[in-house]
Order: sequence, then structure tokens, then C-alpha cells
Amino acid sequence: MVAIRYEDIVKVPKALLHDHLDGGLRPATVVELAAEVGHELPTTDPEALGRWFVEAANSGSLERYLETFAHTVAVMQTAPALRRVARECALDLAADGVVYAEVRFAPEQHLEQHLTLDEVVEAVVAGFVEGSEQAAAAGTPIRIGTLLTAMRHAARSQEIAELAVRHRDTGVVGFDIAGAEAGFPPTRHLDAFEYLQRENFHFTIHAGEAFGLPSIWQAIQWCGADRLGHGVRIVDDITPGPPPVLGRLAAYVRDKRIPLELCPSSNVQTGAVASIVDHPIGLLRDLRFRVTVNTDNRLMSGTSMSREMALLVDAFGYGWKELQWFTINAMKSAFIPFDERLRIIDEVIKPAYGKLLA
Ligand SMILES: O=c1[nH]cnc2c1ncn2[C@@H]1O[C@H](CO)[C@@H](O)[C@H]1O
Ligand SMILES: [Zn+2]
Repeated sequence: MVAIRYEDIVKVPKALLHDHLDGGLRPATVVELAAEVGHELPTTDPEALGRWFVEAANSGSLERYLETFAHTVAVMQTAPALRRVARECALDLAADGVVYAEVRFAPEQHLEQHLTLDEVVEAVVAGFVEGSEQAAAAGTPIRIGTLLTAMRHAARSQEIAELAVRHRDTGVVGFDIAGAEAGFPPTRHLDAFEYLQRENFHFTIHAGEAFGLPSIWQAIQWCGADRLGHGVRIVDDITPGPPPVLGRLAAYVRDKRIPLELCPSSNVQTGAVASIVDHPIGLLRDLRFRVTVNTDNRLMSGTSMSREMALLVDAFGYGWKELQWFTINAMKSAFIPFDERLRIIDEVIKPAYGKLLA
């Protein structure tokens, strides 16, 4: 088999379901925006700041990893700043060969300068539109859907769910909850999830990252999540083989084709897994769970969609066949309408991988 080159991974179309807007800023942009608003950073040298984020996020704990977001959220408090960050996000993902992305953020964290929740969403969506137009003009088209996140330790999920539904025809395609997982079970937000189901809306839940099976079970069986943000701890319900034996929850997740939004580098940094080679993605792919590959936070992990793919190629010897499978899995699991998903699979993804597989 011919070795896969990094530049070819960049060129091939990729689909990304789990990426945080406030976890993907360009270091230089953080520096510029921080200077504008007088926010103090650990360093004002963009390269050193990029390294600082990765090192600080390498904490082995989700709670400490999340502390680094104070510096990005602080510079995302005005409409122009939000719009710029979203525009650059679209451009960066498109330049990395991502053709479809769902990018999430928590509107409630961007109210310090008196924007309303609706203004926050409008600014971000405008930035995605602008960035997508520029990316298309540059020959790297991308479609971006916005997910609105509610913070699980807070009590605004119902409000954010209603906000998401209000903006469903103008760019928002789903809802999520994020933040520290231990101590904040998804059922705290049951009202919001039940409301979203009544509205025929889509949502994913961060579950099974820093906390195990009970969190995944609640997310699916109590809250009705369409997808699992991470969900990596589902392996705790699989007895290693040969052959591996699935417990009832793992079997349910696989049988129902519930998508797992796996984020390899992020999991190593928060201590959810020991290393990339030890990442359960290998086992979960072998068992044909609906596995997808994601970045989580490009800034905190110093990563990109292509880099996550390349790490898996190195660790597990994957080829184009597997990379196509991850990409189609993600596209099948997207929150945009079925016909639009199918069009991207048939007209963009399959032809490109087809050439490489030929
Ligand atoms: O991997 C993660 N697990 C849980 N919460 C996260 C993760 N990455 C980011 N956030 C949280 O989501 C908020 C909105 O984007 C971020 O501000 C961060 O607090
Ligand atoms: Zn996340």
C-alpha cells in the first residue's frame, strides 16, 4: 500500500461534527482582540500563545482543560469580534479541506458586553456566511451549520434551546450541552431536551468523556440525544475479547447507529485516554460503531481535521478506505436535511475518495 501523504489528507474532503468556535481561534487573533479590549494574556507572542494553550490544556483533567477557555471567551464579547472569529473559523476549516462542519459555541458566555442572545447568534452566523463565501471564492467550498451549546453547570438550557429553534431557518442546525461532566448529569436539562423533541429539532450531548456509562445512558435513554459528544467511555460496556462482548448499552448504541463524535487528541489531553494508539477508536471502528473523527478544540489541541486523521493513519495504519468511512459516517450523521447530506456524499466525498482508491 502506498503511504498516505499529509498534503493528500488535506486535499481530500472531510466532514466535521464536533468543533468548538471558542476552542478554535487563531492565536494571532486572540492577541489582537485581547489588545483591543485590554484583556491580559499569558503572552502576547502568537506562537508562544499557541504553545501555551496546548500545554495548559495538557492537564489530564477536563476541568483544568476548560479553564483555558477564559482567554478565548474574554475576547469574544462584541458582534464584530464574534463575526471575525466565525469568519476565520470557516476559512481555516475550508483551507484544511473540510467541506462540511458543524461548529458549536455557548451564546450565554458572550453576554458580558450587553449583547442579547439573539445578537450573539446573528453575529456568529453572519461570520460563517461571510467566511463560507470567501472560501468558495478561493476554490474551497464549505457548508457550515451552527450548534448552540448550553453550559451544563448553568440553568439556561431551556432558553438556549428556544434560541436554537428560533434560528433554525437561518443557520442553526442543532443543540448541545457542554462543560464539566462529573456532577452535572444531562437529566438536569431534561426540560430543554423534551422541548426540542416536541419541536422535531436535533441535539447532541457531551457524554462519556470525563464520566462514564451513566452519563451516556442518561443522554440517550432519558434525554433522547441524536448523537454523543465523545461517547468514548462506551468501551466500559465492552468486555475485551476475543471476541469482544457488548453489554446492553453498547449494543443499543451500535444497533441504533448512534453516532460517536470521537475527538482523539482532546481525549488524550483531558486524560480520558492514555495515548492515541490506546484510543478506543480502533476497537470501536473494528466493531463498526458509527464512529466519526473530530477536532473538539483546534487551538487547545494545536490540531486540525487533517492532523487528527493523520494521527489515526499513523497509530492504526488506516488507509483511504477507512478515512472515507469516517467521512461518510460523519456526513450521514449531520443535522442538515437528508437530501443535502446525500448530495455532499455522492457529489463531493465519494468521487474524491474514489480517485484515491482506484
Ligand atoms: O471537550 C469538551 N467537553 C466539555 N466541554 C467542552 C469541551 N470543549 C469545550 N467545552 C466547553 O464548551 C464551551 C462552548 O464551546 C466552551 O467554552 C467550553 O467550556
Ligand atoms: Zn467538545
